[in-house]
Amino acid sequence: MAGISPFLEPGPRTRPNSLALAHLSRDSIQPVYLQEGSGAVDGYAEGAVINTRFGSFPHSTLLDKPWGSQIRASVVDTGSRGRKRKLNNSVDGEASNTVPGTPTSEVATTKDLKTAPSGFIHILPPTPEIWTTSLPHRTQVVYTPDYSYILHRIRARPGMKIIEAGAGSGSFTHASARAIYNGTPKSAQDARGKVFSFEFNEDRYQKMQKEIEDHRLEGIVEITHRDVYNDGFLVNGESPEAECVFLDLPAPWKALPHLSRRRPTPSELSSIGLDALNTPESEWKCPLRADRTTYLCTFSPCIEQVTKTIDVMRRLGWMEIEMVEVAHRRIIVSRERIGLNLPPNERGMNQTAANVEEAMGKLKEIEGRFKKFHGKTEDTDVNMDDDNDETADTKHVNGNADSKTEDPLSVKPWMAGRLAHRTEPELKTHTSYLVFAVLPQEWTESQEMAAFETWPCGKESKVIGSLDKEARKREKRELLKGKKRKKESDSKAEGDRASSPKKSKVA
Ligand SMILES: C[S@@+](CC[C@H](N)C(=O)[O-])C[C@H]1O[C@@H](n2cnc3c(N)ncnc32)[C@H](O)[C@@H]1O
Repeated sequence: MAGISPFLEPGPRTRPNSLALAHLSRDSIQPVYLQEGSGAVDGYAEGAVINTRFGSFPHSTLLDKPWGSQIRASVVDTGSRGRKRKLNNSVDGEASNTVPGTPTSEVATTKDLKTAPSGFIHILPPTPEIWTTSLPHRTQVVYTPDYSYILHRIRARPGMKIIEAGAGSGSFTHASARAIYNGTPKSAQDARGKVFSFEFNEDRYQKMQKEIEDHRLEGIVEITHRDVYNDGFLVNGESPEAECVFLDLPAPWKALPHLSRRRPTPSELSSIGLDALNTPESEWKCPLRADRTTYLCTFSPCIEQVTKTIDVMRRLGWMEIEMVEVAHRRIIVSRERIGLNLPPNERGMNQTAANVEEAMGKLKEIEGRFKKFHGKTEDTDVNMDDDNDETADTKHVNGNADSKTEDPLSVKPWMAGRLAHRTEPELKTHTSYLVFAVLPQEWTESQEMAAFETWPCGKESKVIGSLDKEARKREKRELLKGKKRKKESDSKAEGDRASSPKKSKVA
């Protein structure tokens, strides 16, 4: 499939042979590769059809639509599918029509399709965020709250090169591909942003490879089938020259020796409890860009993995090590109306007393009714009073919540009630510990010489300022004394000049 990935440049409308996301409900999104019909598909005269709990949607109704469009369900002939196969298999060679009068080779055009009485979906462009919620799960995935923070911290931006291991279900892969995308490379030498992804499980690797092709991400994502603990991160023997690294592996510390600037020695490795590297000394190359600082993140679900990773990071020269846990919560903000006289069973209505007065009024009302019911009245006056009280209180209750707090006529329905917020109870997020670290750029003798030429140290003609406090005080005193002396000599010279003409006058 040629063309630019719909994840990167979706264009204004849906296109054939491209991925689109059918949004059924907030928690249900179905990926669909839109096909242009040229014959009956799977027994449907309408061509390819997606069947959902909201109805059937022939692809022809989804094509060339502005992204975000609402699509009404269509009436499709689901009943004739089995019949069609039967007819196909019939020996007498009778024409096998799925819909009476419609040959299988013909697809019902959008015009012919009848809109179903109910049911609709929205058609959305693929984005890494929606893909994460709809992708086929092959492993535990990195969710949006985590990967957006990770990509920001590892400084992934257009034109960067990222190493990612393992690829798993490709959730992080899609997000990082969008982050580094700065155009599709025209040739192998065309240096653009790229994701170098590694996956060790054969089946997941194959599926990822297929997904990259289907999503037209070739050239932007390169996946390699590799056990990175043993074989490192070189691609076809060459360094990816990466500036950012993300490791979502069960034992990230085992991959760290392959991300060093120089090859760790066997004794260094054994001191950190790792095996000797497979790569021979002569073939060793650093997979990181030499003239840039490398930003790394590891993603681990348990603290034991974190401590082990940090221990190895420290020994291998990683700096600014920091652990973060993203505790993402969605806060739902709504208006809540409180009062005893509010309509029951309505959203946003809380049928409890709004204040003490309302609660007291309600209690009196109940007590009055109670007394009446049991006929315990000794004094009719009291009863009368109670009844009167009740009426008054009921009025009070009825008027209270709305009259005191808000006037139902003047307050807009969406502004009525108290503003309340609560956190969403069910949230898809895989809480893991994120460890960030930085590996400084390589520093060679020639770089040191070049820096020395620009900023020559030790060749200064005089010392500017002093670090020593006493010396600074002395310098200041000298400076003040100098200024004082100059002032004195200036005023003396002034005095001399003033006195000399007087003398001449006298003379
Ligand atoms: C939790 S999943 C990664 C999920 C991925 N980050 C995502 O967002 O979809 C971890 C993956 O690492 C892979 N893996 C484990 N050990 C590996 C190794 N030594 N080399 C390469 N991949 C490895 C596993 O096969 C698995 O697919």
